[in-house]
Amino acid sequence: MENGVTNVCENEESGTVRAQTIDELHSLQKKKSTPTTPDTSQPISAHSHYERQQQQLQSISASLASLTRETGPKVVKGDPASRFETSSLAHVSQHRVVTPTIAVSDSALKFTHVLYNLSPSELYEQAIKYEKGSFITSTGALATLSGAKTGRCPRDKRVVKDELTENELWWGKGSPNIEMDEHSFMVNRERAVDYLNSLDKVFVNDQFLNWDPENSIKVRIVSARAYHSLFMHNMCIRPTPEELEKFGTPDFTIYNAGQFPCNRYTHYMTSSTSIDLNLARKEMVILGTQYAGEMKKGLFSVMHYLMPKRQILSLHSGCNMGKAGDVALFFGLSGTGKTTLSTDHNRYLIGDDEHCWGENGVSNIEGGCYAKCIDLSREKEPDIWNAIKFGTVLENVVFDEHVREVDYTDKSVTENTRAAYPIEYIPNVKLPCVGPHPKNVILLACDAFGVLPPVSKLSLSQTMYHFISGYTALVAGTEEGIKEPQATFSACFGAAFIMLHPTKYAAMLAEKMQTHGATGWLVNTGWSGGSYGSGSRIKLSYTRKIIDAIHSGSLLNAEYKKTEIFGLEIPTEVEDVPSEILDPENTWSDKTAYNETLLKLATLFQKNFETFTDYKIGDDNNLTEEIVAAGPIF
Ligand SMILES: Nc1ncnc2c1ncn2[C@@H]1O[C@H](COP(=O)(O)OP(=O)(O)O)[C@@H](O)[C@H]1O
Ligand SMILES: C=C(OP(=O)(O)O)C(=O)O
Ligand SMILES: [Ca+2]
Ligand SMILES: [Mn+2]
Repeated sequence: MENGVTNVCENEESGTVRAQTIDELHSLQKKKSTPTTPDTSQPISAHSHYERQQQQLQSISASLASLTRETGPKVVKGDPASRFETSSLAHVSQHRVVTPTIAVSDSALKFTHVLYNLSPSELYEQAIKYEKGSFITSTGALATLSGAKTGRCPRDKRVVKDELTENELWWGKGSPNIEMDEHSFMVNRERAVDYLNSLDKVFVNDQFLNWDPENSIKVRIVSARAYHSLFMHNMCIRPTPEELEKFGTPDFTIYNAGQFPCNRYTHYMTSSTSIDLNLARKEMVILGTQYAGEMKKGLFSVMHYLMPKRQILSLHSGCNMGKAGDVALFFGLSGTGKTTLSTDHNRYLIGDDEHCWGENGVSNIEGGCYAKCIDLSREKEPDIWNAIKFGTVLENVVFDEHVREVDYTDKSVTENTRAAYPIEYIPNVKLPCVGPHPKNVILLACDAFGVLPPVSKLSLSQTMYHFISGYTALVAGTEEGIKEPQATFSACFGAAFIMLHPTKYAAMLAEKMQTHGATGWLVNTGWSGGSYGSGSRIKLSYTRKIIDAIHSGSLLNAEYKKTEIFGLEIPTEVEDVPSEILDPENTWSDKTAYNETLLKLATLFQKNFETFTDYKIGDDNNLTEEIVAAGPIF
């Protein structure tokens, strides 16, 4: 360089590549990675390593086995498009079913290539190469489309009713569990497995759920899209290489054949979409929807069944912890603020959506967050904004075709745009994602009627009343002409995911809140100064101040007054929040309209609660009576 001469080809050693052929050059680029390292507790031997590979492939072959034909598929690891990788990893495995062999079919001659627990980088490459609509955005996130479905399809969710589940689960009016029989499940399972085996390759994720090590569940997700594999990589707990080595047989398996429809000639099918849960077989089948949230929320349903059996309460809530170790839960239906408010720069994030409350405290079920992105702004939600980087899946967003900058205000594809990122993308995450018993239980309602106070302190029976009611009212999208808010009541703030009767979860929550002295709060993150159309949404900065006052304990001892009809205790002052908004009546210019709307909402609450008054909550009849009395009175 000194003489202005560049050092290109200056000497043999640094200037020439150490390869004789192009293939050899390419083989030099990739170094053997750790995920296949042997169990450290045992001496390293090529033989045991090979055996473990075989066991793993056999387990995958068993998962993908057709139950009506000769055997499981011939499973081979690696991308069929990559000659080099396939030949080096060609441990073929076939799962033998003990039933007599029928006849060899073409499907039995074929190989199923498995892309097993790929890294985000590998999944990016797969998505970009093979999945239309996959792009890298300017911040490095993977933008993708979920296809025709951009939200969950609760009406297409089926649960197998057998001798066990018939008595155990909640069926009938209000229940999310729409029945199907074992046979129809098997028809759909076979359809999904056949579809997956017909593909060039499938993705397999082996991961965990629940950060409480004593109650964690091993899950396997078999899917057809890199998008689905990356989504679950982000959302479930990622195993270490050592944990993966010892993974063994999964406790639960999802077959996601979302691009392929179900068959309407199959009994119980009412559309081309079917999400089928079989608790006895520990399997879920997805047909006719590629919306990735079905997998996340499907597994949540499974936890809502398994955990209460162990006296652990499963919660559709966000959760965070203060510097002093004070834990808060944030319950609420979709869009009410669980993710936004649990992601708080001054507190440790435990999780944004699904938790367990057991003997030792709380634990997150997931390993990632799933944030709404519509109108996302760097100023209002900096931590979520910064989490949208390499590795994050961005669903259904619109971006500039050249610079690939995302326009978060654009609803062209859907209003339900989403970002799925590993939880450690939030800087102040609490790892492992567990915490002590909650001190505050915050019920979020986005009240588009604009009559619920921004914050109320609840008695235990009021907490139960509002928990069982599970109210929110949103405006149905942005369609023209929709002026009326749509009231939704969803028991336990997650009726779509619960498996047992709501009162079972409510009784557990009451017992835990009582034992650990937690305080209940109702926070309206919705409208103020009128209903949707005339009023406006409560400023996020005000809601954050209210939440701060709950966390700090200052609101617990504030001065309160009781509201009419709902009988809610509302504070007269909250630091840095204008006092006049604390009583919604003050914010409405038309007092008659306010009273009419309040009465209307109270009537909706009362009507919704009718179905629950026949049930006993806990061992004590008194509690049931108190809960019923904690609703609106007029
Ligand atoms: N006052 C408020 N409190 C909470 N969220 C608000 C408020 N005003 C607007 N929002 C917006 O509402 C949405 C809440 O969604 P999110 O936190 O993802 O809900 P969830 O996790 O419960 O589904 C976010 O887009 C957030 O920016
Ligand atoms: C993924 C979901 O969660 P939430 O909207 O509560 O964040 C959902 O309900 O589909
Ligand atoms: Ca959320
Ligand atoms: Mn949620």
